[in-house]
Amino acid sequence: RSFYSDNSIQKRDYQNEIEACQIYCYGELLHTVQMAHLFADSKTFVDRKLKNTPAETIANFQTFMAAKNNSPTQDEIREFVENNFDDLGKEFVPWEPTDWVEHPAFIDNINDPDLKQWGVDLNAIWKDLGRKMIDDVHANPHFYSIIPVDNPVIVPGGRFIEFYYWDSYWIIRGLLYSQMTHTARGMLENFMSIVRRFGFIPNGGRIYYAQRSQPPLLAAMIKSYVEFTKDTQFAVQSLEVLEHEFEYWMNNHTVQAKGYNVCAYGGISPGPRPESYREDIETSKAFVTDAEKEEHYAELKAAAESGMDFSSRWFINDKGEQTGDLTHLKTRSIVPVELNAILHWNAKIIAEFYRLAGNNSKAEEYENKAAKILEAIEAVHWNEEAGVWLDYDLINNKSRNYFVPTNLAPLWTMSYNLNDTEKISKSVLKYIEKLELDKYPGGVPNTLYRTGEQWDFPNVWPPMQYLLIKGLENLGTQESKELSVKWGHRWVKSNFQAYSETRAMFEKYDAERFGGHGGGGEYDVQKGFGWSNGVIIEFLDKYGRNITLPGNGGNDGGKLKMWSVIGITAIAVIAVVVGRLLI
Ligand SMILES: OC[C@H]1O[C@H](O[C@H]2O[C@H](CO)[C@@H](O)[C@H](O)[C@H]2O)[C@H](O)[C@@H](O)[C@@H]1O
Repeated sequence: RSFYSDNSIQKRDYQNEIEACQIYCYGELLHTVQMAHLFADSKTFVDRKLKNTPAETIANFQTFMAAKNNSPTQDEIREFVENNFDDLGKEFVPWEPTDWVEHPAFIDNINDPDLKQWGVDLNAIWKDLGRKMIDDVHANPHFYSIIPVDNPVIVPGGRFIEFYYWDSYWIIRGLLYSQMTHTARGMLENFMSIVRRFGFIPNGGRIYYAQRSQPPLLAAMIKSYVEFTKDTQFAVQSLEVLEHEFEYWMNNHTVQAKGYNVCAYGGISPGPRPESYREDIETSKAFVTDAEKEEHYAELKAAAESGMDFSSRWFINDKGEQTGDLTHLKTRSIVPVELNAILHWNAKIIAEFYRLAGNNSKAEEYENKAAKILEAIEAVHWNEEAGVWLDYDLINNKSRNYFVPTNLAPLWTMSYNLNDTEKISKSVLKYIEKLELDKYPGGVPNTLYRTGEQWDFPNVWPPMQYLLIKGLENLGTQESKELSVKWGHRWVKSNFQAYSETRAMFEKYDAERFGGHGGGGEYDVQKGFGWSNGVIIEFLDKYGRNITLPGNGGNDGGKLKMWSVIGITAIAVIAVVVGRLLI
């Protein structure tokens, strides 16, 4: 079909051009099936393959609706779905990565025997998370919601059986540490082909995700690949695509704050999220007019584009505060620290790759773009009073002084003036101390508010722990490096505790419980899990020589102390009781 062989960039109206979209992205059929609540998880329906062409399916649907007087029962809709849709997962064949090795070098960097075995187990999970598309997906894409790509991918796991954009950053780094450079390269080439086809990278590998993106980390993925492989040729080859993606963000996500051009998350399609259709209709009931409902859908999609779906981070209530619920989502009116920091990083990487290509004028052009973004980050996000970077509220024209790990994103992307390192280090460490971010046994929570949403307290997310730990390490002062190592060790130990109890890696964890997994939000906690494994593999490589688990001769600070106190108290109580009995 022409869409998939069309190389033009910056396509905007592709949902109407992708034939399968009339089934999977919008329309009466999608509405009828999703509102019938046939599946516990709304994503199940939009991932099922068609048995007939989209046009035939629509014709069947119209005949079906006419026969049922436009009000079929739930059982009749179920029967329609079974007659017209195949099972889940029809687009893939089992695939074991060809470059998988049993004993990658990072395992040799781990001293503790239990952690070493865990490293071996995690490396083996890549084989479960690999997906290769069948040839029919390329020949007949209109039968599927999956976006065809040439090379196999590593998926997050659980309900997420397709690639996800920002997850792939941590997955690809994990693959590189596992010596699976070929698989990593294949995923990068897929993304490059997707930018050529779509003009940007969708949220995930399904056409119903193709009207929003996720935090733009492709440049950082390619930089990671080039650092591992020294393949500077690939860096140079990627420039055209990286420039396109950068321009896409600049042209489609720019807003004005304090007189500066900055970027915010957005979304460009009408209607509820197809994969969470019923849930979005449900929350939209709080609004009266169709226009208000559409605004709400756009806010939900913008939050999904941020990757933090959902969180009080995106709530603005009537008082300009973050308490509320999904009806208070105002994602598009909040300028997010990490998005601008990541775009600054993109501009720096593109400039660096242009230098490698020997194109100094283009390198300077991107250095200037990076400098402009940095200026905006300092003016809009840095908050002297709070001593950290903060999101900016465009409705009330003020900083949002609420904790999110992304408040420290500029440390990760090195988006600050390096001459200010000492000052920033003092200030940021004071902020961490003031908020007592170090007190949580299971890691730093995503926010300090408990709302039941999955990107709120007490959930702890692997990519955010990574951002904090890497950011503090990059900052490079004695104190920041010490805290980075402390949090790095704790993250490894706490994930290991969860793994040893459940034999599973989770997409999110629990700040309040050492070894506890997360929950909340609109779907059950998922296991697998791509970014969790990627982060731990990198940390095992980095810290593995210095971590020994308590049972293997190491000590576990807090826990050991707690057990000593309990032990001594128990002995004292027994002594008193025995003493009394003897008297
Ligand atoms: O179906 C609900 C939402 O699920 C995805 O979001 C969550 O999982 C992604 C994959 O791990 C992750 O990238 C994202 O940060 C998570 O919140 C999906 O990305 C959303 O668009 C979707 O609405």
